[in-house]
Order: sequence, then structure tokens, then C-alpha cells
Amino acid sequence: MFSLEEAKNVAHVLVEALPYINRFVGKTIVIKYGGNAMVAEDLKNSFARDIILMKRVGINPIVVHGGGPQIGDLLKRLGKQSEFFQGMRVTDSETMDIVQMVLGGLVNKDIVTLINRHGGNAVGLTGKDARFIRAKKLTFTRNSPELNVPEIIDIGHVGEVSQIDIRILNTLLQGDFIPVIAPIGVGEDGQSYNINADLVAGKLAEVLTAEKLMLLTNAAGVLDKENNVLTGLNREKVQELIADGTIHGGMLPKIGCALDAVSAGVNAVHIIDGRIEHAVLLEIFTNSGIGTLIKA
Ligand SMILES: Nc1ncnc2c1ncn2[C@@H]1O[C@H](COP(=O)(O)OP(=O)(O)O)[C@@H](O)[C@H]1O
Ligand SMILES: CC(=O)N[C@@H](CCC(=O)OP(=O)(O)O)C(=O)O
Repeated sequence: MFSLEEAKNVAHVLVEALPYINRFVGKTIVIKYGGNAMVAEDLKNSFARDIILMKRVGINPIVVHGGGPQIGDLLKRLGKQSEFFQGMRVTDSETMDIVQMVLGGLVNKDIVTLINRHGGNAVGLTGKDARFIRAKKLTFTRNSPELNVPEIIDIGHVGEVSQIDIRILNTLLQGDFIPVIAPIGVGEDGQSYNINADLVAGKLAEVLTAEKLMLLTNAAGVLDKENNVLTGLNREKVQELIADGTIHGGMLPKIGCALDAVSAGVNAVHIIDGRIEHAVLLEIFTNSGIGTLIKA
């Protein structure tokens, strides 16, 4: 039971959220779910409730999940080493099978179950369902002093999004379902591609012209060399931070897709700390935003 004072505080908090609810009602928000928020039990529950609350007040949340650590764990148990190139997992055929089992099976169904257990109506899919995420092979090139043509780096079944068919998502949204998406794409010939989850979330936000893209991670935001949270970043500043090594590893795909999303018309991208309980609600419904904000 609340005391009268506590009840007044609750009322105050609800009223503070009202302008944000009014602003975002009917809008789509794409949330990349990953890091600790996807592992720690209390954070998992708070995330699920945040998503349901968003849905209940009339916002359309679309969840795209990661699962890199979970893939890494299973590979380790099977005696396979994880290898990354510029934040992307090098994916041979055997690894692709594991990625599909872990992301499309275990992780996706865990999140769907979690949201539904808290009273939501989530439906899980990979990009192979209705072939809604078409992918093509992602290759990198590197200038080699010995060769006069750039060297091609082949990291296996890693894809980039070539096209998104939003019909299945629209069908789910019309039915008031919460889509929960595993980042697996389908090639022209039906083969599976392992796509970094940030890239999928970014592309979805672009094609849906989402109001916001929120990327939950295990850092307080994009950090400078002294670990201060950077905000108000633009492409030029980001290029400097990449060149001097401040932004590296797993932050590279995040920042890249954030810049692409705002250039393509997404209003704002937030890189936020998934280690904070109710990180999503705090960012959307309060005056005190958290993490790094990127705007066009
Ligand atoms: N400038 C930076 N600011 C914050 N994190 C950074 C930065 N550069 C690299 N990183 C690394 O990127 C990680 C986030 O990427 P990743 O581990 O792939 O996260 P997720 O699993 O949430 O997608 C951080 O935990 C940190 O180790
Ligand atoms: C190509 C590539 O790297 N794919 C990722 C897909 C999962 C993912 O992106 O998970 P996180 O967001 O938890 O890192 C992987 O295999 O780990």
C-alpha cells in the first residue's frame, strides 16, 4: 500500500510522462536489446515491462535482439574459438548453424516468453520468416602493400541487409503484436546470413522511418578516452574518434548504423546503458535522458 505522500509522487511521475506519451503515441520505436539487460534476471524483467508499457500507451515498439555472448558460450562448449573482424563474427558454415540455433531458437524464444509472461503479446521471427530481411554477403577490403589491388577479406556467412519487406511487420502491428526479431537474413538462394544485430535494428528503423532507434549496451554510452559519455555526435566527430581509436570493436557497427539511421530520417538515436533498470522508460518518458544522443 502507498502512503498518501508516495501516491502523490507516483501521480507526479505519471503526469511528467504525459507530454512524452502524447508526442510518441502511434509512433514506431526500434529497440536493439543486448548486453547485460539480456542476461541479468532483474534487468530482463524490467526490460519486458518497459516494452509492454510502451505498447499499452499506444507506441509501437519493435525489438531486435543480439546474443553474441550466448553464441560465444555455445561455440566454446563445442570447442570452437570465436573470431571477430571489425566487430563482426567470422562465420563458417558450422558457426552459421550455431548462430541460427542460438539466435533464432534459444534467445528469440526466451525474449518472446519473457514479454508474454509479463502480459504482452510478442511474436518472434528471424529475417527468414516471410523472407522479410533479405541479405547479401558482407565483405571487407584491405589495402595491401604487396598487392596493387585491395585485398578482399572474406568473413564467411556474414551478411548486410539488402532489402526489408515490411509487410509481415505491418500485419503484426495491425494485430497489436510486439515483433521480436533475431538478426538472421536470407540470401537470394535461401541461404542464411549472420547479421550484426545493430545493423538490422538500424535498417529497420530506416525503412520504417521510426521516431527513435534505441541501442542498449553494456557501456554508459559512447565514451571518450577518459570514460566521459559523449553526446550530440555527428559524422565528422565520429570519424575523428574512430581514427584515433576512441571508438573501436563492438561500438563500430553501433555508431555506423546510428549515423546512417539519422541521415535516413530517423529522428534520434540513443545509445544507452542497458545495465540501468528501466533504461528504456527513463530515456523515453523523463526529462533526464541517459546515454549518447545522436541527431541529424
Ligand atoms: N568509445 C567507446 N565507448 C563505449 N564503448 C566502446 C567504445 N569503443 C569500444 N567500445 C566497446 O564496445 C562495446 C559495446 O559493443 P558490444 O560488446 O558489441 O555490445 P552489445 O553486445 O551491446 O552489442 C563496449 O562494451 C566497449 O567494450
Ligand atoms: C556478424 C555478427 O557479428 N553477428 C552477431 C549477431 C548477434 C549480435 O549482434 O549480438 P550482440 O548485439 O550481442 O553483439 C554475432 O554473431 O555475434
